[in-house]
Amino acid sequence: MNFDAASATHRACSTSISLTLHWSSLPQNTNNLRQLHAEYQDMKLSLPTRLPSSFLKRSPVPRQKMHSRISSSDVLPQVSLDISVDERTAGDRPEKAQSPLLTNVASSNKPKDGERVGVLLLNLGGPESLEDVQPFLFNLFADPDIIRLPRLFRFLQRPLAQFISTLRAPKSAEGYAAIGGGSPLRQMTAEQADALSLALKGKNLPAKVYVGMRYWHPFTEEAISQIKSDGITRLVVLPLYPQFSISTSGSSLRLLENIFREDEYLVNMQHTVIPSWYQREGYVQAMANLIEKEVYKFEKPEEVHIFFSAHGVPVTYVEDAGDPYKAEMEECVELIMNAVKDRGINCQHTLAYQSRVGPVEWLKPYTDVTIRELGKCGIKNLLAVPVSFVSEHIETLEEIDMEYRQLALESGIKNWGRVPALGCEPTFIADLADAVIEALPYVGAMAVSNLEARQSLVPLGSVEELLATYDALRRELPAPVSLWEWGWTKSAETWNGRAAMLAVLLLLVLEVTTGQGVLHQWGILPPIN
Ligand SMILES: C=CC1=C(C)c2cc3[nH]c(cc4nc(cc5[nH]c(cc1n2)c(C)c5CCC(=O)O)C(CCC(=O)O)=C4C)c(C)c3C=C
Ligand SMILES: [Fe+2]
Repeated sequence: MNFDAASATHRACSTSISLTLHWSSLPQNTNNLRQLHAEYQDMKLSLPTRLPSSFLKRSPVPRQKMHSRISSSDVLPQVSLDISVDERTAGDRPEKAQSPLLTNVASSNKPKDGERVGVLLLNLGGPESLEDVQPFLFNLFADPDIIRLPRLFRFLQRPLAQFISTLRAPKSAEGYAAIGGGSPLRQMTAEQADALSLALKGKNLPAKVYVGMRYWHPFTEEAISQIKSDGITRLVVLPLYPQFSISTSGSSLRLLENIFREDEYLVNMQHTVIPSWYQREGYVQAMANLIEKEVYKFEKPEEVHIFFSAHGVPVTYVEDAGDPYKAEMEECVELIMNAVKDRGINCQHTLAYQSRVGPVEWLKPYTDVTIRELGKCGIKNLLAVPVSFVSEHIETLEEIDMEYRQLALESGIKNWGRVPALGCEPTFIADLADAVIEALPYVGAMAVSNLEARQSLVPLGSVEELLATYDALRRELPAPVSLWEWGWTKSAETWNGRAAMLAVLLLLVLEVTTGQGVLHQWGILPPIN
């Protein structure tokens, strides 16, 4: 590494020192970066930790390995490293309760001439009409972060997705029909993007905000081609999931990683990722605002049981693949409840997981089981809080508002309420804008992390380093989908599902090896010559 000390410029201001380093060549190996990091330590300048605490505590990747993966950025072209270094000491915590209105772009972070800042919001996407349901489900099940097949069977990913989506479509379509014939996600996310753009402008940061959906329009690829044609030079990637999961933010980031890797413009575009933000004060306060409002709609607010319902994931994601989702969810609920209690509301609360699909075990306790138990325990007032998503969608409008409400009333609960999704709640949008502004100094910063250092308000990382933390080993995850739904008990259903899955895999193998069968007849698989 030829680090030119003379080119280092120090800009001191009241709160931070910004250090600009220029490399005349790429770091050739990880030791160089470690050496650079050690130099920072010697200078008693602490780099902010760029990963959430849950990654550091629970990552299945040994720290040493994580370091070297993070540091091996030789895929990057020649870079200029721009790192803002906070002058607070390593033990300091960043101030927590900052008024959203106080955050403004520091002059050193303002876009310079010719620079264009973009924000890419990542989301799941949803079918806009009933005809969209099957192709939407196909995209979802074709995602290896939703069904990760053993290496030997990877070629079956798309035929299997076709098969499962075709079988599941009628049931899903019923749900979408019940909420007006399509998902409101596109509309709501577009509104959030507009509101964020306005909030950023109000904080002196002109930035264009893009929406990239994982499984439906506007697809991530569409957003990326717009970003390119707009000539964006600095990009902040912000998944609209408060907590990180392999199946949501992880999947979107993997897609981005692939797109970035293959595109010269994007490889050169500086970017940073905000992987999760459930711990941000603004988000937590915004959730507490909504809960407070709904609690006081009950006749006896003190008797309300606050029931957090999060979207589930299969347990193997957490236990085998190191998904931080469960840990982040539990921490998130604790933070929200602390904020609720600070307002003098001393209600009991429970966290449960909904929307399980298929033959494998999902995170427990399950929402339906828990509602029945709460009913049995004599709870009469229940307030449901959807906590894993910031827009209304099929799981809130159909599953919670219709199915779980009905179940609650049948279980003896007399009064039911539901907290709306955050949508464009002003505290929330202002906080997202702050998250973007706080992320700006790290855009383009090379992946040098002081993993032991204090938490930053916005845990940041590049796409590669984030992905490397959870699945260095790329463990195979069992398919979390059920193909059939016969069976009289949950356990029978589980075993039926597993047997069915095995049978389908065998049929597919036979079909692919012999060249004969339904998929060939439908033209899903090409004929064998
Ligand atoms: C944090 C949120 C979500 C996690 C985690 C998640 C994991 C996950 N989902 C499926 C399967 C399906 N999800 C579906 C819809 C859907 N999922 C989320 C969020 C999370 N999913 C949302 C917001 C939506 C609704 C989008 C909309 O259209 O409004 C569906 C389709 C609907 C249905 O048929 O039930 C499926 C299927 C898996 C397998 C999974 C983890 C592995
Ligand atoms: Fe889902």
